[in-house]
Amino acid sequence: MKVLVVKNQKDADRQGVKIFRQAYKHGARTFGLATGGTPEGLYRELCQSDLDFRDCIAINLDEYVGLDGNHPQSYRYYMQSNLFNQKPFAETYLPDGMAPSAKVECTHYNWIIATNPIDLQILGIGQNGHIGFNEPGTPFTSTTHVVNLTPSTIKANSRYFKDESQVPTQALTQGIGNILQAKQILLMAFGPEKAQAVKEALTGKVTEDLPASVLQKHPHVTVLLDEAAAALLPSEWVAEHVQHIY
Ligand SMILES: O=P(O)(O)OC[C@H]1O[C@](O)(CO)[C@@H](O)[C@@H]1O
Repeated sequence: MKVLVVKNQKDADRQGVKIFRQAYKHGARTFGLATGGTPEGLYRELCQSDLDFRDCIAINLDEYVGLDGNHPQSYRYYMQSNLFNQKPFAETYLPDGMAPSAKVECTHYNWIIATNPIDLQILGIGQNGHIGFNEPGTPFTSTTHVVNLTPSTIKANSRYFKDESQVPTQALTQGIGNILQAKQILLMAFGPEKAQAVKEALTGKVTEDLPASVLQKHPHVTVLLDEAAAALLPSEWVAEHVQHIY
């Protein structure tokens, strides 16, 4: 695992573009994408870059159950407005939150991932260590499934909605087993509210109680942090594992 700490989120976004560029140069054409506040700046930078994704496939991690792509808080809407409208991809996939059968949709989505192996997967991390919408306790072998969102995730994500009661209580998410299939993973985390989860994920024991800890087992992970998100990492660990980029 490579851990990079930069001064602030803006620097991290630029660093993220470099990682995208490098992956593309080495043949990456299928990108696993995330939503939430974390990658917004990265997508802004990608939109302003000269990178061309018209021969690429985008496969997102998750979608709220019950929101269609025209709902401003749906992840489809987020992806269209933050990236796809400005930087078209050949194909873009998100789970369908309006699918009549969640079970059929999950099988279909697993098939999409299996037939388009992800070269570079972008991840954010929840305050409880979730990746995608895989909440604590999710088996590391899980594939795409419906998840009941925890009260802490609903509360954290309510900042994007009018109020907490508007946040859907379920989502469709790639499982941890799917995420681990990606050839390369870039986990980004910013701000003090992520510091505890980052510390546990990177330096704690690998446990299903903290989904992101599984990344310690993946052969090709880069973690990109701002100073605030890195603040609780023990100094001896930092000395041994962290590269500061200023
Ligand atoms: O980047 P944010 O908004 O803090 O969210 C962190 C993570 O939570 C999710 O939004 C799911 O709640 C993920 O998609 C994201 O990576």
